[in-house]
Amino acid sequence: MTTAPGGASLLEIRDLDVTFTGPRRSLRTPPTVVRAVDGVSLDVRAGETLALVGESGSGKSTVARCVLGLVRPQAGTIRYDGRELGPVDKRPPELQRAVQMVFQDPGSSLNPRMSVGAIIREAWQVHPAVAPAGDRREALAAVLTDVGLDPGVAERRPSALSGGQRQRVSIARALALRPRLLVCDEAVSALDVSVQAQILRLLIDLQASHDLTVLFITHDLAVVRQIADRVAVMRKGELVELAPAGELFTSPSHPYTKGLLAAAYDLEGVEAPFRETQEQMS
Ligand SMILES: Nc1ncnc2c1ncn2[C@@H]1O[C@H](COP(=O)(O)OP(=O)(O)OP(=O)(O)O)[C@@H](O)[C@H]1O
Repeated sequence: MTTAPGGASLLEIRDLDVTFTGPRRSLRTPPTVVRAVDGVSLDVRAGETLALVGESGSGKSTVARCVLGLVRPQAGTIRYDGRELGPVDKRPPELQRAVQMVFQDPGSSLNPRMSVGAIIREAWQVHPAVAPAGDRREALAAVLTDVGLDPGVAERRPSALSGGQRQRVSIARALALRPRLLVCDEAVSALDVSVQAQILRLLIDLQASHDLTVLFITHDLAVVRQIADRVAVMRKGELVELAPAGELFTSPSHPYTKGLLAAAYDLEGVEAPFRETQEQMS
């Protein structure tokens, strides 16, 4: 965790609405409509790690996908460094590059037929100015070293690596484009707890060494505790609480946050300081 930066906003999300329309079950029934994101406004400050938490289905990934330009909101705006972020294919190259994502499952997000080196070089084919052609061998070794991998893994395929190593490759691929904002969607959720801790440590170190701002999506409060400067809590598409991490864990203000904390403590077998609240809610 970095010292909580109180700096300017790098990312400004305002009044974001996303509705998904599902298929009709029959000609007589209306299509199902899901309000995935409902009026969310949120700032991510330069240099901080903001964790976006909430139960499954609360809308966290949809917010992340809007930031990446993969989902088009029905309403609202997203600005990066003061510039409006549209759909990914309409973004100028420098904005596409500046906002990168690390997904949950590197097993499916890394092409199994490509070597690690080819996966990373592919990013530079799209954005050649980041690593001029003559320098790519050194740049590849440097980015792999940055994420704690031996440059020799460039020759190997993702399937020959462990889950933790694969996630390091995903981080290297994002880092290769020198982003300022890294969106991590459940980036450590598929990993064993000990490997999780190593990847979180890596992200914390990279944030400091590469001057990154991180939007970290997770349902896991134990992870939040390790990495977040501030925490935003979503419930049923709405933002219900936003607080510095220390404050949220010691004195959550929203009953839903209290319930989430109580449930997390229960799962870990630790006495739940907020269990009473949870019982009152049920
Ligand atoms: N492409 C889609 N089409 C239809 N509904 C969707 C789509 N993507 C998400 N949803 C619905 O929107 C709601 C929010 O989903 P979202 O994935 O953003 O939540 P989440 O908090 O990230 O949950 P999880 O951690 O399970 O991914 C859910 O009800 C989900 O089923």
